Amino acid sequence: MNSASPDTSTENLHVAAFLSMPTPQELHEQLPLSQQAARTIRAGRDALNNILRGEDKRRFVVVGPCSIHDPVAGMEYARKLKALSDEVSDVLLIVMRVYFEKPRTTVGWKGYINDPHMDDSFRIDEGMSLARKFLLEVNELGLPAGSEALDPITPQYLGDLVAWSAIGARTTESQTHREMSSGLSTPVGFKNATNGDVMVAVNAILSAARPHRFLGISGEGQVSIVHSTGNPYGHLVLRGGDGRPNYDTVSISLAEQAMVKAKIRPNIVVDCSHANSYKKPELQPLVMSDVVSQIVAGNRSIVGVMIESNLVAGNQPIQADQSKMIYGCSVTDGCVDWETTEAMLRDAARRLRPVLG
Ligand SMILES: O=C[C@H](O)[C@H](O)COP(=O)(O)O
Ligand SMILES: C=C(OP(=O)(O)O)C(=O)O
Repeated sequence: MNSASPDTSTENLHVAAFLSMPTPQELHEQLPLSQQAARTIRAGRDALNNILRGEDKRRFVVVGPCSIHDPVAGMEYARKLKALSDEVSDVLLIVMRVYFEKPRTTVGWKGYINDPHMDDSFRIDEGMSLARKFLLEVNELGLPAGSEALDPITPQYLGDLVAWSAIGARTTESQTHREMSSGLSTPVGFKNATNGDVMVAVNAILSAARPHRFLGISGEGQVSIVHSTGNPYGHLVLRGGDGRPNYDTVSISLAEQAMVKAKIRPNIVVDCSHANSYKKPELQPLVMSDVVSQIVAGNRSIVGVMIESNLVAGNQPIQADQSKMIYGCSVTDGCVDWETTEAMLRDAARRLRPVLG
């Protein structure tokens, strides 16, 4: 093959380097799926699928930090959540929100995989390994995990440890993410777009339910033509948009109608955070309470809720001297604190018991 001299080259003009990553298989060998974790993941996925099929009357709650940045605080949170999960498991299936990949509106810290040390060293190789270790530990506690699937290569590294996946508001319309979702082993919640458009998520559910052929990598790290079989467990996540919430009864009813018209089972999750609470974490309990009232009043399409929650309320900037940062406090969107989370979940369980029990 003729190769052009550097001054006539037409490719990679804006790429400075290609650094090697371990293959997914190598990382699986270093941090193998334990039997205990596998039990949690299978039980979590089965329970979620039963809820989505209407065979389990409980509702599911994806609750946890906006993003994981400190595994010690993250595991302290996970242990507290596991104890609370056992308390409410008769009516609520608790899935810990374990988000490692952050889609940014412009730029910003892109999460624990991309930059685990939060210092622009971008050790994606270490981040992927640390993320896998964290997911293993959460699952070994008996707590299933939910995560946003953002980078289409990541699921080959971590997908075996995830029970619920989200496609975010910024990527629901992307064909790449719909193709990836068609092959994921988890149920997938598609968020409405940041401008509030729900149809892009309805179209994503339809697309992901179909088989696709697309480019991906195998466990061995070989670029491959992936043959997916289609994901029957796509559902809608309403997160508000364009400065307006969309968890009210009218918005829920319109979303249900759009799904029924598209011949999709109207399974809806309400994200209490993001535009549904104007990114004011202190409003999340109001959203949750309203959603519980709708279920108590007979709504059958709301199958779950999402809460952004951490040990400590609010959020904080990332500082060069990380010893000055607040332990257990978000570095991305603001969260409700642990005490508020307990109150939200206990109140929801108390009100749902008479109707779901
Ligand atoms: O959930 C997290 C954020 O809302 C999302 O990553 C966008 O964040 P940004 O608008 O601060 O970039
Ligand atoms: C980025 C997130 O949400 P959205 O896609 O709804 O903005 C998130 O849940 O972390």
